[in-house]
Amino acid sequence: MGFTDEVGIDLGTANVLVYIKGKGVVLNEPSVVAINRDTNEILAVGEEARQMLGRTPSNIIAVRPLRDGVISDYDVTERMLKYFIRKTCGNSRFFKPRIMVCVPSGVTEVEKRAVREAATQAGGKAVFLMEEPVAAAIGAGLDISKPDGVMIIDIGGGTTDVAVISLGGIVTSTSVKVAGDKFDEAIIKYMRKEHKLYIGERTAEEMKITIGTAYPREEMVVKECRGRDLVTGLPKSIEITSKEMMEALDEPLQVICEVAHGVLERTPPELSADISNSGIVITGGGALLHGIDKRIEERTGITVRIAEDPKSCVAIGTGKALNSIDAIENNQMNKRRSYI
Ligand SMILES: Nc1ncnc2c1ncn2[C@@H]1O[C@H](COP(=O)(O)OP(=O)(O)OP(=O)(O)O)[C@@H](O)[C@H]1O
Repeated sequence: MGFTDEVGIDLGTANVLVYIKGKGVVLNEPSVVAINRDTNEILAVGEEARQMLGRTPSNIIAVRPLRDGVISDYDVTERMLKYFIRKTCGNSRFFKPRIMVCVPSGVTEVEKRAVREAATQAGGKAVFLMEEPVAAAIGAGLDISKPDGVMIIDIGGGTTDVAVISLGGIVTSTSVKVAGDKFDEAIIKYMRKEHKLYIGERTAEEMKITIGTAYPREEMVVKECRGRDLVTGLPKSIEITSKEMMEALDEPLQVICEVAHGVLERTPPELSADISNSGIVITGGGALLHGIDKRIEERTGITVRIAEDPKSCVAIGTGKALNSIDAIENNQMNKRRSYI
């Protein structure tokens, strides 16, 4: 792959996306790394490593170094980031791109420094970090530069970020560690409790994507779910309905709706009025859960729109933000608000 000068990276807890100016999203891989425990050597990164999750022999571990919206394994995150940057931007000593990285909202100062260092070591000439909701809003095509309030809900793997943005900066926001991963956990818990069936994370995610729902479906769908019978200890498969999935997902969905409601309650009235006119936009992989727009609409009374290509919004917004970085850097107010 050729070299480039502007790169946007969505360093997500579930997926890493790399956006290159003029080319679009060039990489979209799970944030998973497989490591040899004995030698500490990296065996696989991304999709190849994800296939190994829950299926590794004792000397190999497949880890998700960013979990629950924070960097749980600092060293592995650094190595993973470097791997993805080199894979997409080439490995030149002479050419150094400007890199904007969007980090999960829960990361600490120390972790931010680690991300900056990793991106610099991987070849970044200048490395900037960016807040997730701002990137999501830009990527969803919203004009955040005007004095009008826009509301964005980004439902990722580890965190849901709810924010009201105006004049390029966040006015009110909340980040909660309830998103796609918690949906999967809720399905695992439900299957264990209601059907005495023990299922893995990947099966739970598949159930969520295929028959999961946040709002009653017009037509009920059914899917076979395979796991281990907790009573006999043997493999078992049972048919599960979308109605059951809605019951299983109820608790985390309620949390997300309450957080959205809470942000609206804290929003200045002028901006509230803008939002009730323009609606709420949802991004992130979680926005693809069937009926989640209707569920949020029901709780807030505000129209909800799913962004086009919701999984890519943060990466696209991160890359696009680089275009306007010089202008933004001159504007102290925005610099303070949007960049970390
Ligand atoms: N069609 C779908 N229906 C429901 N959930 C989905 C669908 N497709 C993807 N997801 C879920 O979206 C989540 C990943 O979303 P995304 O890639 O936006 O997260 P991320 O940016 O890596 O996470 P974070 O924002 O927390 O750092 C996963 O939990 C995945 O299971």
